[in-house]
Amino acid sequence: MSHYKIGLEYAQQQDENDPLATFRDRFHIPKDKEGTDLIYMTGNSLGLQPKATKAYIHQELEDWANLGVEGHTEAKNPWLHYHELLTESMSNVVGAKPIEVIVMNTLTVNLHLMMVSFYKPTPKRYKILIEADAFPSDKYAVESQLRYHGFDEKEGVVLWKARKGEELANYEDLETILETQGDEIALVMIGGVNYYTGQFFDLKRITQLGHQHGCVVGFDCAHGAGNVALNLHDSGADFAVWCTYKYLNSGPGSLGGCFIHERHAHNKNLNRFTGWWSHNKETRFKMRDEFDQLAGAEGWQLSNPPILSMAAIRASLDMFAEVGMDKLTKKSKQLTGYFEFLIEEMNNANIKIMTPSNPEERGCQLSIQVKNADKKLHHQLTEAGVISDWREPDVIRCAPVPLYNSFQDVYYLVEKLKEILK
Ligand SMILES: Cc1ncc(COP(=O)(O)O)c(C=O)c1O
Ligand SMILES: Nc1ccccc1C(=O)C[C@H](N)C(=O)O
Repeated sequence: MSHYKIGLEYAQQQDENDPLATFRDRFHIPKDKEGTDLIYMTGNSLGLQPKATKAYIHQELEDWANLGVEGHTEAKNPWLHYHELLTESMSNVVGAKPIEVIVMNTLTVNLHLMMVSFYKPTPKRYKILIEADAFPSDKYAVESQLRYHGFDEKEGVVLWKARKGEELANYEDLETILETQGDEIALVMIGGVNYYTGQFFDLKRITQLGHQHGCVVGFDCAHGAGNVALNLHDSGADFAVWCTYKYLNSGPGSLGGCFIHERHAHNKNLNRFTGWWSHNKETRFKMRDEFDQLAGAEGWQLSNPPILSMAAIRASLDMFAEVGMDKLTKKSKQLTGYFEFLIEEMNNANIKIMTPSNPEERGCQLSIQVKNADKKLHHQLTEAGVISDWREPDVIRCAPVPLYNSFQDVYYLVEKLKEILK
């Protein structure tokens, strides 16, 4: 029996009792023409702006204005070491050790850099396994790596597909693929939380399976970072990459994150593309030294990083440090569980939730399939003040984000959906 209840009063009560409710006020919530808050359900695409972000960026603009180049060492937060201010809180968000984590570049760039180090194809073992509904950028990236190494991308990509008539990938099928083709697969690269179905994969299980068959295992955690407890270190994954503009609320196109497991982070013999920011920090500015590889994930950096973008990430991570992933995921399970309950209460035969019903196998997103619907439904929802996301042919993705979405947001979202489908 579910402990959730229907009706507005219940949603109001849940918001009153929510220990994280006050965080909503610390975000800019987009509004309609009348100034009413929109129901924002697309934190899985672009997270909202923390009100504090402006001050964090302003600090760096001021220091740049007043100090010019001296800001590298004299700014309130000296730019030469700025990225270090992000490492510990980012490590906590993704469940890793600080030595394993670096904020740098953008997501697809980091994925390529990780494949430079970890995709080492041989004539016999060169294939890359991805999930069938991988985000297009990930698919294009692995295909181009295959081509770069002189392999045929059609033959080289192995897809982990859902069974006929099902939407979710099944671990038994992964086992079968690895048992039959494991010795040809160099790399298993899976989206930690699938962007389309919202399925949160068991990273540890996949890593163990891949390793048993001699494959390297990496994850794209774009939809996981700041959304679910990734426990990257314990998963044993070789590497992971993610972005910070979704659940980590750091602004469009902001920098990405990268995890390299401790057992590799000091390995100076791995292939890498390097730049002056991969070089020993102590001697970097002597300029004439022979290259001296910096240890840890920091050693994968190439360039001096964009401070303004890092300032936005710091504003967000300071909030994550204040809340902690435990409290956040606890509320998230409540909120998304409530969302699922209300959808099921609609009792509409045309509606099916694709996302796993087990709270351990999903984050906050629910992907809702609406049979016989088309993009008009999405337009109607938008007209009704709901910002959601439409994926062809018939899926609405909604992600109630525990930091700023309320139980009432979810209540009104479902009320509007009912109204439209009537
Ligand atoms: C799973 C996944 N991979 C890749 C991307 C693309 O990332 P970027 O444009 O930051 O490289 C996204 C989001 O846009 C994503 O969700
Ligand atoms: N970065 C973007 C820029 C423009 C439009 C969308 C995005 C997204 O991030 C989409 C996201 N990956 C998603 O799963 O919807």
